[in-house]
Amino acid sequence: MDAARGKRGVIIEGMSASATATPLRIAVVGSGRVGPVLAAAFRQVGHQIVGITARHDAAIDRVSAVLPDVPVRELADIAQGADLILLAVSDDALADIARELPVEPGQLVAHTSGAHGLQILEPLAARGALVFALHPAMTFSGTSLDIARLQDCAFAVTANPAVLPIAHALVADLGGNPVTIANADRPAYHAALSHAANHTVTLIAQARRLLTAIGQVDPGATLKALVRTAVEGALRAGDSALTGPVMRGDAGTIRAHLAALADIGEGDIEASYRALALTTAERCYDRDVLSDDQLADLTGVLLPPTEVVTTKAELRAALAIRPGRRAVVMTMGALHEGHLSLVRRAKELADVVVVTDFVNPLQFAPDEDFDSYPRDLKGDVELLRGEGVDVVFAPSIEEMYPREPLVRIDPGPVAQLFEGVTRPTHFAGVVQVVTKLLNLTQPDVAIFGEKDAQQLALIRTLVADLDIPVRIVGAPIARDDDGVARSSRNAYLSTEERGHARALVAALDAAEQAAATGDASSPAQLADIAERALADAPGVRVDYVAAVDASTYLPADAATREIILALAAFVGPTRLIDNRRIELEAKEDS
Ligand SMILES: Nc1ncnc2c1ncn2[C@@H]1O[C@H](COP(=O)(O)OP(=O)(O)OP(=O)(O)O)[C@@H](O)[C@H]1O
Ligand SMILES: CC(C)(CO)[C@@H](O)C(=O)[O-]
Ligand code: BAL
Repeated sequence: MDAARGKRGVIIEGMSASATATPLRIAVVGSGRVGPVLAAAFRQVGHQIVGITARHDAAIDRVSAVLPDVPVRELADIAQGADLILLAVSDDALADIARELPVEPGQLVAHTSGAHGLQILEPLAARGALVFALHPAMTFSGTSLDIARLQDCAFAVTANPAVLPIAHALVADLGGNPVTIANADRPAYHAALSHAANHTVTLIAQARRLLTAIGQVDPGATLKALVRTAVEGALRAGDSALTGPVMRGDAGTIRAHLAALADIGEGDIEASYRALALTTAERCYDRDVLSDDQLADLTGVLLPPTEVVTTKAELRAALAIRPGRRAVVMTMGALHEGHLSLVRRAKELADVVVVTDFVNPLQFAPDEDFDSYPRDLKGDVELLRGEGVDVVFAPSIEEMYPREPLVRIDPGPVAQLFEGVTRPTHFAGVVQVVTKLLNLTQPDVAIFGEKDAQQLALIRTLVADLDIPVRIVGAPIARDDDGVARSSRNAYLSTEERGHARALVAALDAAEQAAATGDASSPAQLADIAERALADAPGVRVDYVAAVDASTYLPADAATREIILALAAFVGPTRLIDNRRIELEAKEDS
C-alpha cells in the first residue's frame, strides 16, 4: 500500500500543479457529466486516472473524448490499485454502490453528491475506507469546457477531521474553493443551492413565457441585463439588492400585474408570482422597508383567492390540487374573531386550511333557532380570504343530507349531561356532521374552540373511539374587550342584553378568584359561587352551572382538582355558554 496514504495534504515544494503530496492513482465510478470532467481535471494537475466505469455507449463516447487512453473498467475491479475512488453517480445509485464496491482499508472514497453527507458511505467506512463528500457547486455540460470552470468553483467538503485536509488539498488541486459543510448541515446546504440555482431557472423560464405570450421573439435578450444585475446584486448583498414595486409598497402596480397574468391565463406563473411577491413583501416588512399599512395593502392584493366550493365533488377537486398538511376548522358561519383565532391556529399547524361553513339542522331541536341562526356566507368568505384560507366548503342541506341519514352515531352518556339536558339531541347531530366533515375533508388536524368545551370533549372521544385518523386541537376562548366570549349568538342581543351578558364571565371570574384565594376548595363550592353570582345578575336566567372533571367531562367529585367550570344562561331569549378551566389546590392528606 502507498506509504503516503492517510497523511496526505502536505503541499510539496516545487510541485506547483498539485497541492497533494503525491500524485494519486484515481479511479472513477460513473461516466455522467461529472465523473469524466473531474477525472480530466485531476489528470491535468498530475494525478493518474487508473480507470473509469462506463455502462452505456454515450458514456463510453464521453470517456474517449474527455479521457483518451483511460481504461474503462467494471465496478467489481475499479478500486484495485487506486488511492482514491471517486463516486460520481446519481444520488439514487450511491447507496447500492456503497454496499457493493470492494475497497481496501485506507483507500480514499469520495462521492460528488450535493444532497448526501457521510452516512451514505457508511458501509465503505465500515470496511476501513476513508470516506468524504466533495460536491462541486456548478452545473456540468460533461465536456472539457467544464474543466476551466472548476477554477474558483466552490466545493462543499464534508469529511471527518482526519480526512478533511486531504479533501481540501484535492479541491485546491482542481483550483476550486473548498467550503466545509458539517455532515448534519448537508441537506440545508443542498436546499440552499437547489433553491437558488434550480428555482431561478423556473422563474426566468416563466418570465420568458410571459414575454413570448406578448410577442417578444428574443425574451432572453430582453431580460438579460436586469436579471444579471439582480443576481449579482443578490449574491453580493442579499435582500438589500431588491428593487421594484413590492419594495415601494406599490399595491396598484401589483394589482395590474395580477390582472395581466390572469388575462394571459398561465396559472402557474400567477401562483409563483403571488407566492414570491408575498415573501418579498414580508422580507421588506421585517427589514422596516414597508410599513404595517403597506404590508396589509400588498397582502390584500397578493393572497391567493380563497376557493369557495359547495359540492362534495368540488371539494374533492379543490383538495386534490392543494398538497401538504391539511387543517380543518368547522363552523356554522356568522364568523367572528373566535372563529378567526381557530383559523390562525390552523395556519400555524398546516399548509392547507379548509373551513367548513354549514348550519347543521341535525344539531338543532325543532324549537331551537335553526331558522333564525345568522347566515352571511359573503361576509364569512371575505373574512376568511383576509386570513388566507385556502378552501371554504359551504354545502347546502341537500348536499350534506340527500336523505334522512339512517345510520346514526350515538355520542354516549356525556352527551346527555349539562348541554345535553337542555339539548338532548344536540350532540348526536354534532358528532354526525363532524364525522361526515372529517371524512369529506380528510384533514391531518382539526381545530375546535374551547368555548364549546363539552363539544370538544365529545369530539375527542369520537375520534378516539372510532379510530378516526385526525389530531384534534383545542383553541382558547376568544373574548370581547369586556370579557364576554365571542359567539355568533351574541348577534341576537340588544344593547341592554349585551350588557347583561357580562354576567356569565363575571360568574366565572368570581369562582376563579375564590379558588385563587382559597375561599373555594371544592368543585361544588366553585359551582355554587358561580351560580349565586349568575342568580343575582339582572336580565339573566341560569340554565346550568357545572363543575366537571377536565379530563373526562363527567361531574367532578370532591377529589377532582382539574376542573372545567361550565355554565349556560339565557340572556333574554338568547342562550349563551361559557366556561373556565380552574385548578383547585391539591388537598392536604388528612
Ligand atoms: N369565542 C370563541 N373562542 C374560541 N372558539 C370559538 C369561539 N366561538 C366559537 N368558537 C369555535 O368555533 C367553532 C365553530 O363554532 P360555531 O360556528 O358554533 O360558533 P359560535 O360562535 O360558537 O356559535 P354559537 O353562537 O352557535 O355558539 C367551534 O369549534 C367553536 O368552539
Ligand atoms: C362543530 C360544528 C361546526 C358542527 O356543526 C358546530 O357544532 C359548531 O359550530 O361548534
Ligand atoms: N356552538 C355549537 C353549535 C350549536 O350551538 O349548535
